[in-house]
Amino acid sequence: MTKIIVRGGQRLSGTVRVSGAKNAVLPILAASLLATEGDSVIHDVPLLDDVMTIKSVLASLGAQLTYNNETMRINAERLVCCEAPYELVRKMRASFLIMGPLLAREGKVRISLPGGCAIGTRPIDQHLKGFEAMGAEITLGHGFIEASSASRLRGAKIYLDVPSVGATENIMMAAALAEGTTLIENAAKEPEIVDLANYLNAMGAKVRGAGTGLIRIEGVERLQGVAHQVIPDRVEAGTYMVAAAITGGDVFVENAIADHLTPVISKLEEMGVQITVSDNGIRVRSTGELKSVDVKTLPHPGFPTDMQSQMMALLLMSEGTSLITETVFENRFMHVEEFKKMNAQIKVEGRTAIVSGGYPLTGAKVCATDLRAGAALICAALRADGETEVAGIHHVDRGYVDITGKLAALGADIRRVEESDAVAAAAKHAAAEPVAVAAAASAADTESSYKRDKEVPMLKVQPTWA
Ligand SMILES: CC(=O)N[C@H]1[C@@H](OP(=O)(O)OP(=O)(O)OC[C@H]2O[C@@H](n3ccc(=O)[nH]c3=O)[C@H](O)[C@@H]2O)O[C@H](CO)[C@@H](O)[C@@H]1O
Ligand SMILES: C=C(OP(=O)(O)O)C(=O)O
Repeated sequence: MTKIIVRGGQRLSGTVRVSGAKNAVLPILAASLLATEGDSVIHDVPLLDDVMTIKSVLASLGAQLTYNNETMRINAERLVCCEAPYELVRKMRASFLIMGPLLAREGKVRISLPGGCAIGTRPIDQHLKGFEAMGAEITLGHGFIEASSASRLRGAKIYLDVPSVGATENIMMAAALAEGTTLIENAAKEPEIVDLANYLNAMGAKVRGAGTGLIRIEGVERLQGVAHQVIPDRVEAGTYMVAAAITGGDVFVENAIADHLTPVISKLEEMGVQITVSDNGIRVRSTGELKSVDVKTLPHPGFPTDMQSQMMALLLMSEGTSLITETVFENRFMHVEEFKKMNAQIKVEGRTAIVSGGYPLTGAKVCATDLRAGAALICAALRADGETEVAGIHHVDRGYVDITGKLAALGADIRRVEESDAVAAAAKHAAAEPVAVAAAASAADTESSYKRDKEVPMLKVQPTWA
């Protein structure tokens, strides 16, 4: 099993460069399926496991792809099938984002319910509600979804019950090729939505209002391949800001966009961390003496759930008691039990964690329960007394480019230990099971709640296309 081993106590200093955003590049790569003419050339594509997974998904559909020097070139002129392989889709949530493009372009799609971090049930009802409003027929069963539309999708007014990032993106991509105008009300406002809209517009789409709660998409007949540069990863940037603050360091987080990080910057400043914003990044300085603050996660522009666990690591080092309330995902406190192994004093009551700061952290053997939990444990380990071994690194590899190398370059005592392939393969298989179980639970939940409302027939055993 691959592990990251950290010996705490080093003050971080220097410059760290933020890579392209995972949560922006994944929908953008899915959207490249909409280009029926020409190559799409995407720059600043981070070398992440999730990127490799979606690359394999696109290749399985018939797209031609090359990846060199963080540039992905995609030609999707000729697709050979509309079914995404279960083994790939179950690995990550964002693979579900091929549904909108395929449905809009080919009029049909078959896809299994998605995997991803097991941080809640993560239903997909809002995606399906949107596609149905646009004229798609949807059947669900045995963990798969089939959707088809005999004619071109048509524009519709769609109110999202929750401002879902994925549903906004999926519907936006489908609407780009639909007939007429689509309105997405209560749309998600995350920077990644704006990046996707910019990409779609460069391809020839007509998307207005991205970044607000009301997005208007006028469908066009065709889209073409274009070049696009992905925005920097605000969660990776935030993670390095926390790493700098927790070690009492002085770090320039190059490429970070302050406008995307307003809630994180505000909370760090409330804690006494000095933040200086410049054109090409954010400087973070800290004495290591930190005040407690309360944090509540919310959809953008609220405090991002993807920074909640890293913030918890930092608050463990503050003076006093902080309340962290997680409102976006119902099961995103799994890192608490791991922090406790490091002498953290945390009590969870429902959706709120009561974090008692000021107790010194001690090195321990811990396990990343999801992507951001892994990053948070590494942050905590940077300040802990002695050595911490973080297992479950396959989660971290989904979303951080060379976290070990980047932290080591800032002065951290950190190393990655790979075990033999055979051992790693066995451990990875075992570690994947909880995600598969969670995905199955999510599938069951989605299926039953959707059927209750809609009485949809079960999936035919044979797909209707090859
Ligand atoms: C690849 C990607 O971009 N992942 C991000 C995306 O995930 P993702 O797009 O999956 O997150 P959503 O915004 O869809 O989920 C937010 C909330 O809405 C609920 N929901 C969502 C869809 C739906 O059809 N029905 C429903 O009830 C979810 O269970 C959750 O409670 O946004 C999350 C919230 O900022 C981030 O944590 C993830 O890192
Ligand atoms: C939850 C996350 O990712 P995903 O939606 O891909 O599971 C994340 O990036 O923190």
